[in-house]
Amino acid sequence: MKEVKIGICGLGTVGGGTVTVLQRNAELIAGRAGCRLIIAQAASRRRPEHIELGTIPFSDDIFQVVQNPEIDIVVELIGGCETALELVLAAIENGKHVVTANKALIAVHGNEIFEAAARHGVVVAFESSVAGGIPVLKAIREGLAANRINWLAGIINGTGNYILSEMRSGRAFDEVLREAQALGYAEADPTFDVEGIDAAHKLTILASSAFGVPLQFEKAYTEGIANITPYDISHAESLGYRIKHLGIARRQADGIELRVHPTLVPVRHLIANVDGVLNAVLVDGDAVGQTMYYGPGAGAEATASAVIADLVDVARSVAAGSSQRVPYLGFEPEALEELAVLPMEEVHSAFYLRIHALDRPGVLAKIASILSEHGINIESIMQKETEVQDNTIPVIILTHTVKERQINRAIADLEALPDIPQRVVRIRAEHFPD
Ligand SMILES: NC(=O)C1=CN([C@@H]2O[C@H](COP(=O)(O)OP(=O)(O)OC[C@H]3O[C@@H](n4cnc5c(N)ncnc54)[C@H](O)[C@@H]3O)[C@@H](O)[C@H]2O)C=CC1
Ligand SMILES: N[C@@H](CC=O)C(=O)O
Ligand code: NA
Repeated sequence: MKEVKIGICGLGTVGGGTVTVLQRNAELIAGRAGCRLIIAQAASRRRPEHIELGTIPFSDDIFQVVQNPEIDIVVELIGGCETALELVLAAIENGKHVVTANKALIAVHGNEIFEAAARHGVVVAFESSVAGGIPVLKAIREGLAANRINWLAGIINGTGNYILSEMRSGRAFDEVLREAQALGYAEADPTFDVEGIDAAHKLTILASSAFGVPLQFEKAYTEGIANITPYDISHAESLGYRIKHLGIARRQADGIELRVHPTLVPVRHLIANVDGVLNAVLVDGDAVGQTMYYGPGAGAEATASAVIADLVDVARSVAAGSSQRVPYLGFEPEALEELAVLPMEEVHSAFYLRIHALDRPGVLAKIASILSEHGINIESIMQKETEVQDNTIPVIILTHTVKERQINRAIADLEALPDIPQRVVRIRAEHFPD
Protein backbone atom coordinates (compact mmCIF):
# COMPACT_ATOMS: atom_id res chain seq x y z
CA MET A 1 0.00 0.00 0.00
CA LYS A 2 1.25 3.51 -0.85
CA GLU A 3 2.50 5.62 2.07
CA VAL A 4 1.81 9.33 2.60
CA LYS A 5 4.24 10.98 5.02
CA ILE A 6 3.03 13.55 7.47
CA GLY A 7 4.83 15.91 9.85
CA ILE A 8 3.07 17.20 12.97
CA CYS A 9 3.98 20.63 14.39
CA GLY A 10 2.71 21.22 17.94
CA LEU A 11 2.14 18.36 20.37
CA GLY A 12 -0.30 19.95 22.81
CA THR A 13 -3.96 19.02 23.26
CA VAL A 14 -4.86 18.58 19.58
CA GLY A 15 -1.41 17.38 18.44
CA GLY A 16 -1.45 14.74 21.19
CA GLY A 17 -4.97 13.61 20.24
CA THR A 18 -3.95 13.41 16.59
CA VAL A 19 -0.91 11.20 17.28
CA THR A 20 -2.95 8.94 19.58
CA VAL A 21 -5.88 8.43 17.16
CA LEU A 22 -3.60 8.03 14.11
CA GLN A 23 -1.75 5.24 15.94
CA ARG A 24 -4.81 3.57 17.50
CA ASN A 25 -6.86 3.48 14.28
CA ALA A 26 -3.97 3.13 11.79
CA GLU A 27 -5.38 0.07 9.98
CA LEU A 28 -8.91 1.42 9.75
CA ILE A 29 -7.70 4.82 8.49
CA ALA A 30 -5.47 3.14 5.87
CA GLY A 31 -8.47 1.13 4.68
CA ARG A 32 -10.47 4.30 4.27
CA ALA A 33 -7.69 6.47 2.77
CA GLY A 34 -6.33 3.84 0.40
CA CYS A 35 -2.83 4.63 1.69
CA ARG A 36 -0.93 4.53 4.97
CA LEU A 37 -0.56 7.79 6.89
CA ILE A 38 2.94 7.64 8.37
CA ILE A 39 4.05 10.24 10.94
CA ALA A 40 7.55 10.86 9.58
CA GLN A 41 8.35 13.59 12.12
CA ALA A 42 6.76 15.36 15.10
CA ALA A 43 7.98 18.66 16.53
CA SER A 44 7.10 20.77 19.52
CA ARG A 45 8.86 22.98 22.07
CA ARG A 46 9.32 20.09 24.45
CA ARG A 47 9.06 16.33 24.03
CA PRO A 48 5.66 15.64 25.61
CA GLU A 49 5.59 13.12 28.45
CA HIS A 50 1.92 12.17 28.09
CA ILE A 51 2.07 11.18 24.38
CA GLU A 52 3.46 7.83 23.29
CA LEU A 53 5.72 8.77 20.34
CA GLY A 54 7.35 5.33 20.00
CA THR A 55 9.76 5.45 17.05
CA ILE A 56 8.42 8.72 15.59
CA PRO A 57 11.43 11.06 15.08
CA PHE A 58 11.05 14.09 17.38
CA SER A 59 12.48 17.61 17.05
CA ASP A 60 12.09 20.78 19.10
CA ASP A 61 12.33 22.83 15.89
CA ILE A 62 9.02 22.95 13.97
CA PHE A 63 10.76 24.43 10.91
CA GLN A 64 12.68 21.15 10.48
CA VAL A 65 9.34 19.56 9.58
CA VAL A 66 8.65 21.93 6.70
CA GLN A 67 12.19 21.39 5.40
CA ASN A 68 12.02 17.61 5.64
CA PRO A 69 12.03 16.39 1.99
CA GLU A 70 10.26 13.17 2.99
CA ILE A 71 7.12 14.93 4.22
CA ASP A 72 4.04 15.36 1.98
CA ILE A 73 1.60 16.96 4.49
CA VAL A 74 2.44 19.37 7.32
CA VAL A 75 -0.07 19.47 10.20
CA GLU A 76 0.04 22.86 11.95
CA LEU A 77 -1.20 22.56 15.53
CA ILE A 78 0.89 25.21 17.30
CA GLY A 79 -1.84 27.92 17.31
CA GLY A 80 -1.36 31.71 17.18
CA CYS A 81 -0.85 33.78 14.07
CA GLU A 82 2.74 34.93 13.63
CA THR A 83 4.90 31.79 13.72
CA ALA A 84 2.01 29.70 12.38
CA LEU A 85 1.74 31.96 9.29
CA GLU A 86 5.49 31.77 8.71
CA LEU A 87 5.42 27.99 9.13
CA VAL A 88 2.42 27.43 6.84
CA LEU A 89 3.76 29.71 4.09
CA ALA A 90 7.17 27.98 4.31
CA ALA A 91 5.45 24.58 4.03
CA ILE A 92 3.48 25.75 0.97
CA GLU A 93 6.61 27.19 -0.67
CA ASN A 94 8.31 23.84 -0.12
CA GLY A 95 5.46 22.15 -2.00
CA LYS A 96 3.81 20.58 1.05
CA HIS A 97 0.08 20.29 1.69
CA VAL A 98 -1.12 21.73 4.99
CA VAL A 99 -3.75 20.63 7.51
CA THR A 100 -4.45 23.13 10.29
CA ALA A 101 -6.86 23.54 13.23
CA ASN A 102 -5.97 27.21 13.51
CA LYS A 103 -9.10 29.34 13.00
CA ALA A 104 -7.32 32.57 13.90
CA LEU A 105 -4.80 31.90 11.13
CA ILE A 106 -7.45 31.04 8.52
CA ALA A 107 -9.88 33.85 9.47
CA VAL A 108 -7.16 36.52 9.47
CA HIS A 109 -4.69 35.28 6.82
CA GLY A 110 -6.75 32.72 4.87
CA ASN A 111 -7.08 34.77 1.67
CA GLU A 112 -3.27 35.13 1.45
CA ILE A 113 -2.67 31.47 2.37
CA PHE A 114 -5.13 30.17 -0.26
CA GLU A 115 -3.46 32.28 -2.96
CA ALA A 116 -0.03 30.97 -2.01
CA ALA A 117 -1.34 27.38 -2.02
CA ALA A 118 -2.91 27.84 -5.46
CA ARG A 119 0.41 29.23 -6.81
CA HIS A 120 2.31 26.20 -5.51
CA GLY A 121 -0.30 23.57 -6.44
CA VAL A 122 -0.86 22.36 -2.87
CA VAL A 123 -3.94 22.24 -0.65
CA VAL A 124 -4.72 23.65 2.77
CA ALA A 125 -7.42 21.90 4.83
CA PHE A 126 -8.99 23.32 8.00
CA GLU A 127 -12.12 21.36 9.00
CA SER A 128 -11.00 21.14 12.64
CA SER A 129 -10.75 24.93 12.86
CA VAL A 130 -14.55 25.34 13.09
CA ALA A 131 -16.71 23.55 15.66
CA GLY A 132 -13.95 21.01 16.49
CA GLY A 133 -15.02 17.48 15.59
CA ILE A 134 -18.24 18.41 13.79
CA PRO A 135 -17.77 18.08 9.99
CA VAL A 136 -19.68 21.31 9.42
CA LEU A 137 -17.44 22.84 6.73
CA LYS A 138 -17.70 19.62 4.75
CA ALA A 139 -21.48 19.74 5.15
CA ILE A 140 -21.70 23.35 3.93
CA ARG A 141 -19.14 23.15 1.11
CA GLU A 142 -20.18 19.74 -0.20
CA GLY A 143 -23.42 18.46 1.33
CA LEU A 144 -25.27 21.76 0.84
CA ALA A 145 -23.67 22.71 -2.51
CA ALA A 146 -27.11 22.94 -4.17
CA ASN A 147 -28.39 25.59 -1.77
CA ARG A 148 -28.47 29.32 -1.60
CA ILE A 149 -27.77 29.67 2.11
CA ASN A 150 -29.99 32.29 3.75
CA TRP A 151 -28.54 32.30 7.25
CA LEU A 152 -26.66 30.27 9.80
CA ALA A 153 -26.43 30.51 13.56
CA GLY A 154 -24.30 28.51 15.91
CA ILE A 155 -22.80 27.85 19.27
CA ILE A 156 -19.21 27.72 18.08
CA ASN A 157 -17.09 28.13 21.19
CA GLY A 158 -16.99 25.11 23.49
CA THR A 159 -15.37 26.97 26.39
CA GLY A 160 -17.97 29.76 26.38
CA ASN A 161 -20.85 27.30 26.14
CA TYR A 162 -19.36 25.22 28.96
CA ILE A 163 -19.13 28.33 31.16
CA LEU A 164 -22.69 29.52 30.41
CA SER A 165 -24.09 26.01 30.96
CA GLU A 166 -22.33 25.58 34.32
CA MET A 167 -23.35 29.10 35.45
CA ARG A 168 -26.99 27.99 35.20
CA SER A 169 -26.34 25.70 38.16
CA GLY A 170 -24.90 28.61 40.12
CA ARG A 171 -21.16 27.99 39.59
CA ALA A 172 -18.77 30.94 39.45
CA PHE A 173 -17.44 32.13 36.08
CA ASP A 174 -13.72 32.00 36.99
CA GLU A 175 -13.88 28.54 38.52
CA VAL A 176 -15.59 27.08 35.43
CA LEU A 177 -13.14 28.80 33.09
CA ARG A 178 -10.23 27.20 34.98
CA GLU A 179 -11.93 23.83 34.59
CA ALA A 180 -12.38 24.34 30.81
CA GLN A 181 -8.67 25.22 30.58
CA ALA A 182 -7.69 22.07 32.49
CA LEU A 183 -9.84 19.99 30.10
CA GLY A 184 -7.91 21.43 27.11
CA TYR A 185 -10.92 23.30 25.66
CA ALA A 186 -9.70 26.89 26.02
CA GLU A 187 -7.37 28.80 23.70
CA ALA A 188 -3.78 29.50 24.87
CA ASP A 189 -5.11 32.99 25.62
CA PRO A 190 -8.58 32.29 27.10
CA THR A 191 -9.71 35.89 26.54
CA PHE A 192 -10.20 34.73 22.92
CA ASP A 193 -12.93 32.39 24.21
CA VAL A 194 -14.42 34.76 26.79
CA GLU A 195 -14.47 37.86 24.58
CA GLY A 196 -15.95 36.10 21.55
CA ILE A 197 -12.85 36.45 19.34
CA ASP A 198 -12.52 32.69 18.80
CA ALA A 199 -16.22 32.48 17.84
CA ALA A 200 -15.76 35.44 15.47
CA HIS A 201 -12.82 33.64 13.79
CA LYS A 202 -15.04 30.60 13.25
CA LEU A 203 -18.07 32.62 12.14
CA THR A 204 -15.89 34.39 9.56
CA ILE A 205 -14.92 31.02 8.06
CA LEU A 206 -18.49 29.68 8.18
CA ALA A 207 -19.98 32.80 6.57
CA SER A 208 -17.44 32.82 3.74
CA SER A 209 -18.12 29.14 3.03
CA ALA A 210 -21.88 29.68 3.19
CA PHE A 211 -22.18 32.87 1.12
CA GLY A 212 -19.09 32.71 -1.09
CA VAL A 213 -17.46 35.92 0.14
CA PRO A 214 -13.79 36.55 0.94
CA LEU A 215 -12.76 36.11 4.60
CA GLN A 216 -13.24 39.42 6.44
CA PHE A 217 -12.72 38.83 10.16
CA GLU A 218 -12.04 42.51 10.85
CA LYS A 219 -15.66 43.35 9.97
CA ALA A 220 -17.30 40.89 12.37
CA TYR A 221 -19.15 42.43 15.32
CA THR A 222 -17.79 40.71 18.42
CA GLU A 223 -19.18 40.65 21.95
CA GLY A 224 -18.25 38.02 24.55
CA ILE A 225 -19.81 36.50 27.65
CA ALA A 226 -17.82 38.31 30.33
CA ASN A 227 -20.75 40.57 31.32
CA ILE A 228 -23.37 37.83 31.54
CA THR A 229 -24.51 37.48 35.15
CA PRO A 230 -26.38 34.67 36.95
CA TYR A 231 -29.10 37.30 37.52
CA ASP A 232 -29.76 37.74 33.78
CA ILE A 233 -29.47 33.99 33.16
CA SER A 234 -32.20 33.31 35.71
CA HIS A 235 -34.49 36.16 34.58
CA ALA A 236 -34.14 35.12 30.95
CA GLU A 237 -35.21 31.61 32.04
CA SER A 238 -38.27 32.98 33.78
CA LEU A 239 -39.24 34.66 30.48
CA GLY A 240 -38.84 31.29 28.71
CA TYR A 241 -35.38 31.96 27.21
CA ARG A 242 -31.85 30.67 27.66
CA ILE A 243 -28.75 32.82 27.11
CA LYS A 244 -26.42 31.29 24.52
CA HIS A 245 -23.34 32.78 22.89
CA LEU A 246 -24.15 32.68 19.19
CA GLY A 247 -22.41 33.46 15.95
CA ILE A 248 -24.99 34.63 13.41
CA ALA A 249 -24.49 35.26 9.69
CA ARG A 250 -27.45 36.27 7.56
CA ARG A 251 -27.74 37.28 3.93
CA GLN A 252 -29.79 40.46 3.48
CA ALA A 253 -30.66 42.19 0.21
CA ASP A 254 -27.79 44.68 0.52
CA GLY A 255 -25.14 42.72 2.38
CA ILE A 256 -24.49 40.21 5.14
CA GLU A 257 -24.82 40.31 8.88
CA LEU A 258 -21.74 38.95 10.67
CA ARG A 259 -22.10 39.05 14.43
CA VAL A 260 -21.14 37.21 17.59
CA HIS A 261 -22.87 38.02 20.88
CA PRO A 262 -24.81 36.55 23.81
CA THR A 263 -28.37 35.87 22.67
CA LEU A 264 -31.65 34.89 24.31
CA VAL A 265 -33.02 31.81 22.56
CA PRO A 266 -36.45 30.29 23.31
CA VAL A 267 -35.88 27.44 25.78
CA ARG A 268 -37.83 24.96 23.64
CA HIS A 269 -35.49 25.47 20.64
CA LEU A 270 -32.93 22.71 20.00
CA ILE A 271 -30.04 25.17 20.11
CA ALA A 272 -31.01 26.32 23.62
CA ASN A 273 -30.43 22.76 24.80
CA VAL A 274 -26.89 22.34 23.48
CA ASP A 275 -24.85 22.35 26.67
CA GLY A 276 -21.29 22.02 27.92
CA VAL A 277 -18.47 21.73 25.38
CA LEU A 278 -20.95 20.73 22.68
CA ASN A 279 -21.37 23.00 19.65
CA ALA A 280 -24.22 23.21 17.15
CA VAL A 281 -24.60 25.03 13.86
CA LEU A 282 -28.03 25.61 12.37
CA VAL A 283 -27.99 26.32 8.62
CA ASP A 284 -30.95 27.51 6.54
CA GLY A 285 -30.70 26.66 2.83
CA ASP A 286 -33.31 27.54 0.20
CA ALA A 287 -33.68 23.96 -1.04
CA VAL A 288 -33.14 21.79 2.02
CA GLY A 289 -34.61 24.12 4.68
CA GLN A 290 -32.97 23.98 8.10
CA THR A 291 -30.29 21.45 9.02
CA MET A 292 -28.35 21.34 12.27
CA TYR A 293 -24.87 19.97 12.96
CA TYR A 294 -24.19 19.03 16.56
CA GLY A 295 -21.29 17.51 18.49
CA PRO A 296 -18.10 18.17 20.47
CA GLY A 297 -16.62 21.58 19.63
CA ALA A 298 -13.30 21.10 21.42
CA GLY A 299 -11.12 18.50 23.11
CA ALA A 300 -8.14 16.38 22.10
CA GLU A 301 -9.60 13.38 20.27
CA ALA A 302 -12.79 15.11 19.07
CA THR A 303 -10.68 17.74 17.30
CA ALA A 304 -8.20 15.08 16.14
CA SER A 305 -11.15 13.37 14.42
CA ALA A 306 -11.53 16.38 12.10
CA VAL A 307 -7.75 16.84 11.66
CA ILE A 308 -7.48 13.21 10.51
CA ALA A 309 -10.53 13.50 8.24
CA ASP A 310 -8.66 16.32 6.47
CA LEU A 311 -5.49 14.19 6.35
CA VAL A 312 -7.48 11.38 4.70
CA ASP A 313 -8.98 13.82 2.16
CA VAL A 314 -5.59 15.27 1.27
CA ALA A 315 -3.86 11.87 1.30
CA ARG A 316 -6.45 10.45 -1.10
CA SER A 317 -5.75 13.21 -3.59
CA VAL A 318 -1.96 12.92 -3.08
CA ALA A 319 -2.15 9.16 -3.58
CA ALA A 320 -4.34 9.57 -6.67
CA GLY A 321 -2.12 12.34 -8.04
CA SER A 322 -5.23 14.47 -8.41
CA SER A 323 -5.37 18.24 -8.07
CA GLN A 324 -9.18 18.25 -8.12
CA ARG A 325 -10.24 19.48 -4.72
CA VAL A 326 -13.25 21.16 -3.17
CA PRO A 327 -12.40 24.89 -3.28
CA TYR A 328 -11.39 26.39 0.07
CA LEU A 329 -14.54 28.38 0.62
CA GLY A 330 -16.72 25.97 -1.36
CA PHE A 331 -16.83 28.37 -4.35
CA GLU A 332 -14.35 28.74 -7.21
CA PRO A 333 -12.30 31.92 -6.56
CA GLU A 334 -13.88 33.76 -9.54
CA ALA A 335 -17.37 33.02 -8.13
CA LEU A 336 -16.70 34.82 -4.83
CA GLU A 337 -18.89 37.90 -4.30
CA GLU A 338 -17.95 41.22 -2.70
CA LEU A 339 -20.98 41.44 -0.41
CA ALA A 340 -20.75 44.22 2.16
CA VAL A 341 -20.85 43.33 5.84
CA LEU A 342 -23.75 45.41 7.23
CA PRO A 343 -23.14 47.81 10.14
CA MET A 344 -24.72 46.59 13.40
CA GLU A 345 -27.17 49.53 13.37
CA GLU A 346 -28.87 47.87 10.36
CA VAL A 347 -29.33 44.52 12.13
CA HIS A 348 -32.75 43.43 13.50
CA SER A 349 -33.19 41.62 16.83
CA ALA A 350 -35.54 41.48 19.77
CA PHE A 351 -33.98 42.72 23.03
CA TYR A 352 -33.90 41.78 26.70
CA LEU A 353 -33.43 44.99 28.69
CA ARG A 354 -32.62 45.25 32.39
CA ILE A 355 -33.28 48.76 33.62
CA HIS A 356 -32.55 49.82 37.20
CA ALA A 357 -35.06 52.61 37.95
CA LEU A 358 -35.49 54.67 41.11
CA ASP A 359 -38.54 53.57 43.08
CA ARG A 360 -40.72 56.61 42.16
CA PRO A 361 -44.27 56.79 40.88
CA GLY A 362 -44.63 57.08 37.12
CA VAL A 363 -41.20 55.62 36.19
CA LEU A 364 -42.66 52.64 34.41
CA ALA A 365 -44.88 54.93 32.33
CA LYS A 366 -41.83 57.04 31.32
CA ILE A 367 -39.92 53.91 30.23
CA ALA A 368 -42.90 52.65 28.21
CA SER A 369 -43.35 56.05 26.61
CA ILE A 370 -39.67 56.33 25.54
CA LEU A 371 -39.78 52.85 23.99
CA SER A 372 -43.00 53.72 22.21
CA GLU A 373 -41.55 57.02 20.86
CA HIS A 374 -38.83 54.95 19.20
CA GLY A 375 -41.38 52.54 17.70
CA ILE A 376 -40.40 49.71 20.06
CA ASN A 377 -43.17 47.33 21.15
CA ILE A 378 -42.92 45.45 24.43
CA GLU A 379 -43.49 41.69 24.43
CA SER A 380 -43.28 41.30 28.22
CA ILE A 381 -42.35 43.35 31.23
CA MET A 382 -41.49 42.37 34.82
CA GLN A 383 -40.94 44.77 37.68
CA LYS A 384 -39.03 43.07 40.50
CA GLU A 385 -40.38 44.97 43.54
CA THR A 386 -38.70 42.51 45.92
CA GLU A 387 -35.22 43.01 44.44
CA VAL A 388 -34.42 46.60 45.44
CA GLN A 389 -30.69 47.36 44.92
CA ASP A 390 -29.15 50.79 45.73
CA ASN A 391 -32.61 52.28 45.95
CA THR A 392 -33.48 51.06 42.44
CA ILE A 393 -35.92 48.42 41.27
CA PRO A 394 -34.98 46.23 38.31
CA VAL A 395 -37.41 46.36 35.39
CA ILE A 396 -36.95 43.52 32.90
CA ILE A 397 -38.37 44.06 29.43
CA LEU A 398 -38.48 41.86 26.36
CA THR A 399 -39.09 43.82 23.16
CA HIS A 400 -40.41 42.79 19.78
CA THR A 401 -37.90 42.76 16.90
CA VAL A 402 -36.44 46.20 16.16
CA LYS A 403 -33.49 47.71 14.33
CA GLU A 404 -30.34 48.04 16.43
CA ARG A 405 -30.37 51.79 15.66
CA GLN A 406 -33.82 52.16 17.32
CA ILE A 407 -32.74 50.40 20.50
CA ASN A 408 -29.48 52.42 20.69
CA ARG A 409 -31.47 55.67 20.56
CA ALA A 410 -34.08 54.48 23.06
CA ILE A 411 -31.37 53.34 25.51
CA ALA A 412 -29.61 56.70 25.20
CA ASP A 413 -32.90 58.47 26.10
CA LEU A 414 -33.57 56.04 28.98
CA GLU A 415 -30.08 56.54 30.42
CA ALA A 416 -30.57 60.33 30.23
CA LEU A 417 -33.54 60.11 32.67
CA PRO A 418 -32.62 61.08 36.27
CA ASP A 419 -34.84 58.16 37.36
CA ILE A 420 -32.44 55.68 35.72
CA PRO A 421 -29.05 56.15 37.40
CA GLN A 422 -27.31 53.05 35.99
CA ARG A 423 -26.43 51.78 32.52
CA VAL A 424 -29.18 49.73 30.87
CA VAL A 425 -28.20 46.07 30.35
CA ARG A 426 -29.19 44.75 26.93
CA ILE A 427 -28.95 41.27 25.44
CA ARG A 428 -30.20 40.46 21.95
CA ALA A 429 -32.84 37.76 21.44
CA GLU A 430 -33.52 35.63 18.35
CA HIS A 431 -36.65 33.77 17.33
CA PHE A 432 -35.60 31.37 14.63
CA PRO A 433 -38.28 30.78 12.01
CA ASP A 434 -39.48 27.13 11.93
N1 LIG B 1 -7.97 22.59 22.13
C1 LIG B 1 -9.02 22.40 21.33
O1 LIG B 1 -10.00 21.76 21.73
C2 LIG B 1 -9.01 22.93 19.96
C3 LIG B 1 -7.96 23.66 19.47
N2 LIG B 1 -7.97 24.12 18.18
C4 LIG B 1 -6.82 24.82 17.64
O2 LIG B 1 -5.73 23.90 17.55
C5 LIG B 1 -4.49 24.59 17.72
C6 LIG B 1 -3.71 23.94 18.85
O3 LIG B 1 -4.48 24.05 20.03
P1 LIG B 1 -4.12 23.20 21.36
O4 LIG B 1 -3.64 21.87 20.99
O5 LIG B 1 -5.30 23.35 22.24
O6 LIG B 1 -2.92 24.09 21.93
P2 LIG B 1 -1.79 23.67 22.95
O7 LIG B 1 -1.30 24.91 23.56
O8 LIG B 1 -2.28 22.57 23.84
O9 LIG B 1 -0.67 23.04 22.00
C7 LIG B 1 0.21 23.79 21.20
C8 LIG B 1 1.56 23.09 21.21
O10 LIG B 1 2.38 23.72 20.24
C9 LIG B 1 3.65 23.98 20.83
N3 LIG B 1 4.20 25.18 20.19
C10 LIG B 1 3.63 26.40 20.10
N4 LIG B 1 4.44 27.26 19.44
C11 LIG B 1 5.55 26.56 19.12
C12 LIG B 1 6.78 26.89 18.46
N5 LIG B 1 6.98 28.12 17.98
N6 LIG B 1 7.70 25.93 18.32
C13 LIG B 1 7.47 24.67 18.81
N7 LIG B 1 6.36 24.31 19.44
C14 LIG B 1 5.40 25.24 19.59
C15 LIG B 1 3.36 24.22 22.31
O11 LIG B 1 4.51 23.98 23.10
C16 LIG B 1 2.24 23.18 22.55
O12 LIG B 1 2.78 21.92 22.88
C17 LIG B 1 -4.87 26.06 17.95
O13 LIG B 1 -4.82 26.74 16.73
C18 LIG B 1 -6.30 25.97 18.47
O14 LIG B 1 -7.03 27.15 18.20
C19 LIG B 1 -9.02 23.86 17.32
C20 LIG B 1 -10.09 23.15 17.74
C21 LIG B 1 -10.19 22.65 19.11
N1 LIG C 1 -11.15 27.23 22.46
C1 LIG C 1 -11.99 26.65 21.46
C2 LIG C 1 -11.39 25.36 20.99
C3 LIG C 1 -12.03 24.86 19.78
O1 LIG C 1 -12.07 25.47 18.74
C4 LIG C 1 -13.37 26.37 22.05
O2 LIG C 1 -13.50 26.41 23.27
O3 LIG C 1 -14.30 26.15 21.28
NA1 NA D 1 -15.25 20.97 12.20
